[in-house]
Amino acid sequence: MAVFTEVSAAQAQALLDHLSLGRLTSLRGIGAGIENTNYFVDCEHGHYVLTLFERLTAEQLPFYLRLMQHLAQRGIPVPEPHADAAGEILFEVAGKPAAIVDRLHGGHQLAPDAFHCAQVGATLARMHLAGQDFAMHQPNLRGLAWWQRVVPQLLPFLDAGQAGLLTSELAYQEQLAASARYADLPRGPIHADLFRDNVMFEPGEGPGRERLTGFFDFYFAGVDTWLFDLAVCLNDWCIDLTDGRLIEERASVFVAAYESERPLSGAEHRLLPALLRAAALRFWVSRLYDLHLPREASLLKAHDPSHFERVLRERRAKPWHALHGEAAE
Ligand SMILES: Nc1ncnc2c1ncn2[C@@H]1O[C@H](COP(=O)(O)OP(=O)(O)O)[C@@H](O)[C@H]1O
Ligand SMILES: N[C@@H](CCOP(=O)(O)O)C(=O)O
Repeated sequence: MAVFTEVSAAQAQALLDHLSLGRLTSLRGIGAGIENTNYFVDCEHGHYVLTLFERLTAEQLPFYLRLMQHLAQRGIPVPEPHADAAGEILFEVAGKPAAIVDRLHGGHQLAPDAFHCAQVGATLARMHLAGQDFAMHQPNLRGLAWWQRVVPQLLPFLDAGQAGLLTSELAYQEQLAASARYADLPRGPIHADLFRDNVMFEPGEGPGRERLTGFFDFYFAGVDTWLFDLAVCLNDWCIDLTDGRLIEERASVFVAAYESERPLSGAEHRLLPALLRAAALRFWVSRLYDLHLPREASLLKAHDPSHFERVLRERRAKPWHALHGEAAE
């Protein structure tokens, strides 16, 4: 149950009054989620999600919330934080930083096919383009600098084969990050965690034809290469979850849909296999970290790290190019 902090109807109503959203008609805690307290809030003026941030501080939150606002105002389907008369979007509820955002319709698609992947791919590219003029800056806090800091702390928990893999992949990524071809990759605000459970679909016209209604959970967002964001998606949306194998047909559809909105450069095509490895490393490291070095009083339920170890081994053994021929290395 992911209601870590109880919110009373009176507390919710006080926020609704401040935002001129009318009378509260329903307040329901949301069971899913592992980081924050979430409630569905229905009121006279609409349907919203109230989030109380259990980990992120009031200093860190403006980047995420303003990014969501920026994207929503440019037509990207993401929950828009609701502002008060002064334009504020971050409030305090039950002693925690809190925001109220639009509720997306529908549910997750945990068994996606090419049709779902095409929608996510195209929307991802549109989101990247819409974020280009976002003025705030925060690096990807789960990027190379973080891997360099935590990998030494993780090595004692691993067997020799795993430690060798982790060390050699980190060295490969350090070399890549220092290269001119990497420096030339286009970048901007990225979601950085756009897994199947962070996208909503609702039933559409015709059987099985669901429509994407939005991306949410932007709380790992940061400025990084757009290609890294694409690689994170391919490693989740386009794989066989049992063995980490990339399903090439689905991945090709995903990339083609992305390119229908923003064609990849030759350099991006060439570096995709390296970034698929980076994206696998990122989640292997974070899952190892959450398992072996949980933060004090952590609310996190650790995910299985061995999944991303398998994904990383697969990407190293079988580099995948969306394009074959001259663009491939
Ligand atoms: N804007 C939203 N619209 C609709 N449902 C949402 C929205 N935000 C969160 N949810 C629901 O709440 C659940 C938990 O949210 P999530 O952001 O994954 O929590 P956590 O940050 O704790 O992991 C999601 O799986 C989803 O069902
Ligand atoms: N997608 C990450 C975990 C991030 O947690 P979230 O529930 O906030 O998306 C992983 O699978 O390791």
